[in-house]
Amino acid sequence: MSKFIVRGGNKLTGSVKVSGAKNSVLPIIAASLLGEEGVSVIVDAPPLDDVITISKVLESIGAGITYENNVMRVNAQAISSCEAPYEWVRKMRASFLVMGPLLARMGHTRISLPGGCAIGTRPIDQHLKGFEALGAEISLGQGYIEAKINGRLRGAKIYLDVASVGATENIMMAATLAEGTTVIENAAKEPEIVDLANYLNGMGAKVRGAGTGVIRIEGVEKLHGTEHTVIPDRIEAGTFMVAAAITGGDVYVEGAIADHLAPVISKMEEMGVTVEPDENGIRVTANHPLKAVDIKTLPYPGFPTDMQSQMMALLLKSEGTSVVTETVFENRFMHVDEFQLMNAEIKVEGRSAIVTGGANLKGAKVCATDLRAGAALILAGLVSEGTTEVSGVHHIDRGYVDLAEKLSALGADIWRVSIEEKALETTKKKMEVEEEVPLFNIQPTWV
Ligand SMILES: CC(=O)N[C@H]1[C@@H](OP(=O)(O)OP(=O)(O)OC[C@H]2O[C@@H](n3ccc(=O)[nH]c3=O)[C@H](O)[C@@H]2O)O[C@H](CO)[C@@H](O)[C@@H]1O
Ligand SMILES: C=C(OP(=O)(O)O)C(=O)O
Repeated sequence: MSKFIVRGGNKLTGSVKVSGAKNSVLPIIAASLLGEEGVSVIVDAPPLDDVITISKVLESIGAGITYENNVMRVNAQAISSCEAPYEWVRKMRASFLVMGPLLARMGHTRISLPGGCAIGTRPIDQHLKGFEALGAEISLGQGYIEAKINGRLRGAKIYLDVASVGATENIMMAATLAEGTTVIENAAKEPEIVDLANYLNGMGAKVRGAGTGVIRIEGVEKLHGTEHTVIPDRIEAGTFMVAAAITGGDVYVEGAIADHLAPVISKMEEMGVTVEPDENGIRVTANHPLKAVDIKTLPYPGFPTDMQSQMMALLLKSEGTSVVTETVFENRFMHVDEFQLMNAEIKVEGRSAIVTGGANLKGAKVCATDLRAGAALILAGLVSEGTTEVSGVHHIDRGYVDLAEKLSALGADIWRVSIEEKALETTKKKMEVEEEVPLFNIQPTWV
């Protein structure tokens, strides 16, 4: 168990490189199961806990995986099982993304029900509606979902009631091997959908229209391995952009794609942040005070829910009152209680949070209640008086590669300690007081 320790007050400057996108690489690894011939090579696969989890799911199904220097090789030629057990799906909801590929490839699949998670109930009805339309017979029992087909999946027209990212991906993957054409209407338009479609097409699939609301998939007989480079993580990039802005710094976010971040850039510019994209990344500079703005999360190309908590941290340091409205997930304001421990003034009214700017944030012991909440607390810690301790680090490890190291290289006073080290530090500090001899200087664990 670890904690991040942040001492506020430093302006961030320099350049930081964005890793491959978590939300692209997870469906792409799942899609590798469709490769009946050859090996898939996935470049820029970020070393995240979620990536390890999905690899374990694939290995448990019989795929061969190697992972070195951020390059993952998946050999799914001889997969033998069609089951994703509870132990992995419980760890990460995105494990459910193996259902579409397994159904298409094996004609049968049994996956543990993903259940809800901290940010919302997150039903899977749209995934199942899609599989049923493609001809699968679905049954539920003992915490598992089973899907079977007689022969081959059949192309169909599927209208999604909500433009779900996961359902669009799962159905798109299943439909690549269906007989005939599938049309997904009200499809999600996120850049990660386009990345997955490009990967599938590299495997020999025929997917058109990804990135628009209507995706057409013409089924093929067989898919093969391919080589693909994962797009940069727009949420990690956005998090570093906020880190630059909140500290009044000057940071070049290398690899960030401005087009993927349009709503984040617009809101930051409205606040008075200077954002200068070029072909290799985005430079962010800010002079305080910044202006308060209202934010409403929406499916892409709207403002991403995965950037809501980080922007709330920035709004706490702006001048005026902002209203942040979360429309994607019903319970994504858990960071508010933690911000309040840091002296923030925020009131939640239904799906909106009223944020009072100009906060004099103070370091506190806080807990990352989910992945992005954890990032937001670290951002707030960068501009808080004193020291902030962020626990619940396992959430942050799901989606950020070397977050403390990257921030530290930009000049932040942040490091990670294991709880055991922390206990040791406390003991030594106590001894220091008793003996009046400086004994111990805690070091970051990566040194
Ligand atoms: C691994 C991954 O890519 N995760 C992202 C993905 O999650 P995920 O794919 O789970 O998110 P969805 O787009 O499916 O969910 C959006 C909304 O649709 C609802 N819904 C979804 C499916 C369904 O069958 N029925 C239904 O009602 C959900 O409860 C939620 O309220 O998109 C989210 C929304 O941008 C992001 O926050 C997550 O980071
Ligand atoms: C909610 C997120 O991810 P997941 O869908 O994997 O839980 C996220 O990346 O912020």
